[in-house]
Amino acid sequence: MHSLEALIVELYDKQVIQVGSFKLKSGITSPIYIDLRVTISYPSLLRRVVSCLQDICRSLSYDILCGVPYTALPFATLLSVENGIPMVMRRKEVKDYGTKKAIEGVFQPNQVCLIIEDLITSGSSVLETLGPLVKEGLLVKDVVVLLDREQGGEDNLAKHNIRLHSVLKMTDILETLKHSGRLSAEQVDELYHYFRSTPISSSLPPSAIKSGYKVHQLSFEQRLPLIRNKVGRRLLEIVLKKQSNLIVAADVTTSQELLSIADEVGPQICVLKTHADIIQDWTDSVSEQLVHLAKLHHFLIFEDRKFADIGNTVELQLTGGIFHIAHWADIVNAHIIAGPGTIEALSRSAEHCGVLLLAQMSSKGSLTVPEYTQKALEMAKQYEDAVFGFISLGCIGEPNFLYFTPGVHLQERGDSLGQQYTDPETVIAVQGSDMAIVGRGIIQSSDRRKAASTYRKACWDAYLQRLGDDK
Ligand SMILES: O=c1ccn([C@@H]2O[C@H](COP(=O)(O)O)[C@@H](O)[C@H]2O)c(=O)[nH]1
Repeated sequence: MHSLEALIVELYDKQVIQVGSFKLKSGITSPIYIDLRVTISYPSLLRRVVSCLQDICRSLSYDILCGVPYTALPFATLLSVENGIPMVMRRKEVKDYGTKKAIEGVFQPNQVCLIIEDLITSGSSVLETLGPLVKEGLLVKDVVVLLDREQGGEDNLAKHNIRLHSVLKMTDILETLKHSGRLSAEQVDELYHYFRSTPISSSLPPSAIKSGYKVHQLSFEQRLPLIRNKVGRRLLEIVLKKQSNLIVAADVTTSQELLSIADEVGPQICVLKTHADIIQDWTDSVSEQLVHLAKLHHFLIFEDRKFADIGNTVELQLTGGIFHIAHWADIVNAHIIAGPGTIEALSRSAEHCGVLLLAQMSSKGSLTVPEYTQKALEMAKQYEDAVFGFISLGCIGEPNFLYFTPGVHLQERGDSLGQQYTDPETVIAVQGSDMAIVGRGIIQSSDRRKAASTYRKACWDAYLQRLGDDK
């Protein structure tokens, strides 16, 4: 038997390759699953795998190796040790203490880095590793994998000018398992049918790699249990049920208009964002009617009060005055400028309220420099029971927080007072934000229902575009 065929049969016999029904990271069910983590339990098999990778690496020129975490790390380590070529490692989670590095190891900008991966489906895991390497100035031209599932990975890497080299292709595996009698011809036909009918084409657009934002490809289902605040979890339940990550900013000045917007766009949105202090005829009855509409159409209410004072004042602003925000708002937000007292006050007095921190702003000349954004992240971590997300221009942190981006418009690029607009696809698929906040793009439309439906679809499609494959 040819050595690659023998390798495939061994992988099958050692249950690295399994046939059945398996859920992939993308949520898609696959009738075949390949778990190359198992190879670390069989040193001779591991050596064989690495020697096959080595045959390809020999033909390439590079200065440094990087294994995609976690499965490919032992492969890259063995290649590094056997060939005396240094290795770097991408952290899956960047720590908020110590050196806070995304890439561990010693390297120089402009060194050529060869990425080693165990298997590739659409290529999203490789692209997640590519981003931080490129950001550090490393050049990536080639990726070597043991197995190409032939589901779009090669084309998606090519869009980033990266060549894919694979030891095995899914076709080799299916043919060998048939010829060796491990699978029947009918089983193999069914598997071919699956691969023909389930193309996985999702990939991060090249701009996502360069945008500098973290673009998480975990689904909202996967992130739901990571969110500590219960309003944040409730929001994700609504998002998933309505397939809507659209928030409408109802910036109007009369209660009648506010309530009619809530009723018109309610079915399309996950959250209605209010500025109670711009409503000229606010009474408790307005909030009661809003809450009624929120229950009817199944959305949350976010009062965009942007608290920014010392804790004691914030407590009074939240609970008192003529607005009694704490009685009806599900979500409020705060600047971090006054320090943690602001958030402490919100977390104490808003038992049923989730908090968002303003980490970045959409307006021209905003003073939210990277250090400021970082401070917002640090503060959120201290108050994770209350804080479940950020107002930001994209994804700026870990998937246990949600990212809400204002300044979203399908046609305009800005207004005369410094607002800057980005389109939903860029905000969600490229910059990795989760929720798009749309004001005038919808409320100034002559048909708000239709506009809300158009934006809902654009935002949800962008979220689906962002979701990748993997294993
Ligand atoms: O950085 C920020 C923070 C908040 N906003 C608010 O979002 C809406 C945007 O309305 P558009 O009509 O879509 O411009 C508005 O309520 C702002 O107060 C923001 O725009 N930027």
